[in-house]
Amino acid sequence: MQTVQAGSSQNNGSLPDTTSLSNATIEQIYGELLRRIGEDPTRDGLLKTPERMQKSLAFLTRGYKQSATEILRGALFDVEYDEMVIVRDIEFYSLCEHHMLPFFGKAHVAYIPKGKVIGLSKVARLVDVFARRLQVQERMTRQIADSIVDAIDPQGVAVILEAQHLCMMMRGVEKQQSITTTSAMLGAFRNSPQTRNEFLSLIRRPQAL
Ligand SMILES: Nc1nc2c(ncn2[C@@H]2O[C@H](COP(=O)(O)OP(=O)(O)OP(=O)(O)O)[C@@H](O)[C@H]2O)c(=O)[nH]1
Ligand SMILES: [Zn+2]
Repeated sequence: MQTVQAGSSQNNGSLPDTTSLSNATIEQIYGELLRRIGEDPTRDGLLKTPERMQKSLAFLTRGYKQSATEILRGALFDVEYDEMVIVRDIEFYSLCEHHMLPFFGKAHVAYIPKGKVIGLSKVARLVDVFARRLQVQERMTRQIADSIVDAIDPQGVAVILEAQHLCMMMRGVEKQQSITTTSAMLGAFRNSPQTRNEFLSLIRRPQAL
């Protein structure tokens, strides 16, 4: 079993000698991490940092404990409407699975109903369920689209994500202006260029309100 080298006390955030990684708390692991990067986890400013980091990580990855099905339960409505519904400019914050650094931007989500519509706030919540996990942008895009197909079997779904990746900005290639766009076009949005173009032109319009 892998062990982490010792700090002296469990209270100062470092790992005791005999603690194996699998038994260590996340706070202890963060304490050890601080020590390994050359910090002193016992100094005043860092005393509560392992606990703060643990809470922060739990928040940033809370999507693992949520399910799209649960979120949509009770918020699917029978409505006779068969035109496009678009919720655009939904801001999101996620973590890239390669570096665990943030990527963040906007999601644009559209669907054409076939009998059922989704409570509008739930569209934004769906984005967050998948954003608050370790992700690659492409998979997150597809997961949002698939969850809508599963929930209401619409005539079509379109999802576009536009994001900036801090792993490309503050480290690595250090490009500050690049924006990554990913899309998932299903059903009518895939089969009909006219439908797809209508969606694209509506999300490109300057915000009207
Ligand atoms: N396709 C895709 N790639 C991503 C995403 N987030 C981060 N990456 C990329 O994942 C790749 C990991 O490449 P590696 O060569 O293994 O890692 P690295 O040495 O840190 O690479 P650099 O970032 O180029 O320094 C990088 O090219 C990242 O830009 C994402 O959402 N989608
Ligand atoms: Zn990354």
